[in-house]
Amino acid sequence: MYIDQLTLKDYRNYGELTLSFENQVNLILGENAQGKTNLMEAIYVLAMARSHRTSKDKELIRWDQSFSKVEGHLTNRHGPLHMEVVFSQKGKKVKINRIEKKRLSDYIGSCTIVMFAPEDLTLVKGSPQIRRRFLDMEMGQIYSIYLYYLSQYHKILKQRNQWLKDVQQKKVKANSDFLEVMTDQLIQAAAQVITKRYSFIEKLQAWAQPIHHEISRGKERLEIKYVPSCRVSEEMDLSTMVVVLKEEFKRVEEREIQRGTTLIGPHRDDLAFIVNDRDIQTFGSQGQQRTTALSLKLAEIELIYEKTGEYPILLLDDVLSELDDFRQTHLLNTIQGKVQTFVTTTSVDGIDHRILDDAETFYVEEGSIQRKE
Ligand SMILES: Nc1ncnc2c1ncn2[C@@H]1O[C@H](COP(=O)(O)OP(=O)(O)OP(=O)(O)O)[C@@H](O)[C@H]1O
Repeated sequence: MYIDQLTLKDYRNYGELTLSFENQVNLILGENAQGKTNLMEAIYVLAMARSHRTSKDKELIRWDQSFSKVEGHLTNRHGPLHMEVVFSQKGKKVKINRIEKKRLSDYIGSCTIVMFAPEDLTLVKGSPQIRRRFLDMEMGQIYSIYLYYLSQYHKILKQRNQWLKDVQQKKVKANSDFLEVMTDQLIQAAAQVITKRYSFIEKLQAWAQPIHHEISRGKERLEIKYVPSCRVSEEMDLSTMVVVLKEEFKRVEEREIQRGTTLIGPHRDDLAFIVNDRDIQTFGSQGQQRTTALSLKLAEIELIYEKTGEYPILLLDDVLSELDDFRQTHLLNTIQGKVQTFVTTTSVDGIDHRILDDAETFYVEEGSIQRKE
């Protein structure tokens, strides 16, 4: 998967910008606050139709402008591809080959992407929400059906939470038939989401484990565990999970009415990273967190290739110089000759010369970009 040309219109601090990329590795150099992350974010937005750092699409529109556009000419294994995302005050529109896609799940996945940014280091120690978002974003790219069930789940969850809150505040009367219908619908979507997460984690772990073992110089063994908010487990097939979820929702029903919210389900589940039998959320060192984050990213690259037959685009935002030589060499071995990579940095100090030698360099200054001749 390659981006051949990227065009931005009123995106963050960019007015109009068109860049073409000829090299496999692209180095984006610039001082702080000039627009390096904005450029990486724009590439991410082109693939995912949302930002990796904000859920508020309007923030992406250049100040004092009414709309913003990110457009890309790409090449995938089937040939050329044109993708486009437009944000306006009314919302966003996405197009593939100039044809509008009404459902985001018909858009996401056409261009696969892996981003490694400083925020990823909080994946291990940060809040469960960060880990759920990681799962949802990564899975959404390779399983469009997952996005479908996830959005169904969130739609029903919102209605159910509203109803529970209204009952709690005595705005409506508790009606167990009504609650049961909503809970049944929620469970159907929840079981799909959870079983798909289990199977994704198994595959992710299969790739991440040997990578982690190597990056830790053979000293560590990584396990990735799904931590559900109720008594479901990996061994359950879909129909068993539906039965168990029904029992579990019955068990918490009274508490849910008291609390006015849905207490169990995929929106409350979590992930745990276990290194040498210890949960590193509590015990992990900085180095272990970094190794884990890098292993996961490299595993994703391989998993995407396995699922789609094509390598994703890799965005390394301000993280490369943070990795030691050994980790950089490992990264280089993964990307070399096959993964189009964008690297941002304020300085080339600490970056492996083999990465720099192959790279085309772009300078960013106050929202304008010059190619190094
Ligand atoms: N919607 C927007 N419209 C115009 N400018 C914006 C908008 N959002 C952010 N900016 C500007 O973009 C700049 C930040 O750019 P960016 O986050 O890409 O920095 P950076 O080059 O990656 O720097 P650092 O190395 O510090 O991360 C800031 O000057 C900010 O004011």
